[in-house]
Amino acid sequence: MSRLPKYIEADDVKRILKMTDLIPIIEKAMGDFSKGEDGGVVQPVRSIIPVEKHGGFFGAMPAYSENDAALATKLVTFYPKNAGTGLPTHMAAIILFEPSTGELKSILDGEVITSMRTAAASAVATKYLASENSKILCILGSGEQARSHYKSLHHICNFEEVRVWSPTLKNAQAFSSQLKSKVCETAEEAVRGADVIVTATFAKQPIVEWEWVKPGAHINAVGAVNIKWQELSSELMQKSVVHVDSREAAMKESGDVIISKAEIFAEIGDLVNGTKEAQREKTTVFKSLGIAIEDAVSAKLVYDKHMENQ
Ligand SMILES: NC(=O)C1=CN([C@@H]2O[C@H](COP(=O)(O)OP(=O)(O)OC[C@H]3O[C@@H](n4cnc5c(N)ncnc54)[C@H](OP(=O)(O)O)[C@@H]3O)[C@@H](O)[C@H]2O)C=CC1
Ligand SMILES: O=C([O-])C1=[NH+]CCC1
Repeated sequence: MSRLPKYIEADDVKRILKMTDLIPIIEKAMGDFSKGEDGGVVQPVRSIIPVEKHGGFFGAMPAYSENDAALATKLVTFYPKNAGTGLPTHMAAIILFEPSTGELKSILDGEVITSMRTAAASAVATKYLASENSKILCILGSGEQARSHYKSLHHICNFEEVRVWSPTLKNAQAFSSQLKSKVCETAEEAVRGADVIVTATFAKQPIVEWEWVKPGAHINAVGAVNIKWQELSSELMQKSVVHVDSREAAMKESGDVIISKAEIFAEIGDLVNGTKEAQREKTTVFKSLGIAIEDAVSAKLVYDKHMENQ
């Protein structure tokens, strides 16, 4: 290699990436992904290997979008045990290439992109699936994803009340002191009566029950990214209309889907493409796992904007 590639660090990604730009780009990418080859997207289910000795996971997530000229791979680690140590639980780098030549263009910090693109994907799901009159947002978890979802979902709904619950009370209080919200003592208290619910936790056992959920509510279930883990009870999954980002990935990675044996109604991209009708009046779940194409198009957006200003 004749020169070092440009490294775009977290602070620059944070400065450049705006939710208002990101949400439509993620919406289009989810739609293209669900068109299969017709959408010009090539993306295998990611490889995740356990780093058993240290309780961590390492994932490789390659993707190519012909329409967006984005060719990239994200390398991501997630170490639940990092919680409380000062290190983030998720760390990532995205390596971006030029699709026409194969040249390495840039390496970007992947933490901010992971946080924001996941919240943008939930915003897209919420746009199609939440009641148009949604007033109460419930967030379970108070970490990185909880914060980014608070921000992204305010682009979709005019919430009058936000509730937060997290197992460590002081973490919920810290969230609430920075982002206007009410701390709840139990998950049940936070969930009952909410119109939109976000689960963004490292729970391995269900933390939300069917009978707590308001009929017609929409749930963005972001955690439990493992075949053995669940955030939502099997009854809740079975009785809701279930959506995913990738059917193939959900059948391989999602405990919420696999353990409950719930039927998957659609990918969010099917709603974007109009090939499945959104059932807004029913209780709906978006079981999000995170797909590589979201990272690739986000990284391309950041890179292009960064280069415009050089
Ligand atoms: N779908 C996707 O695309 C992506 C999904 N994720 C997943 O989202 C989830 C949240 O990630 P992130 O916000 O970055 O992580 P953080 O480490 O920042 O936050 C994790 C949160 O989970 C809570 N928590 C930990 N253990 C439990 C438990 N047993 N029951 C209930 N809550 C628990 C913590 O609560 P407290 O602090 O109060 O102890 C904390 O609020 C993870 O599962 C992660 O893997 C992440 C990236 C992308
Ligand atoms: O899509 C993603 O980057 C991840 N999903 C779960 C952990 C990291």
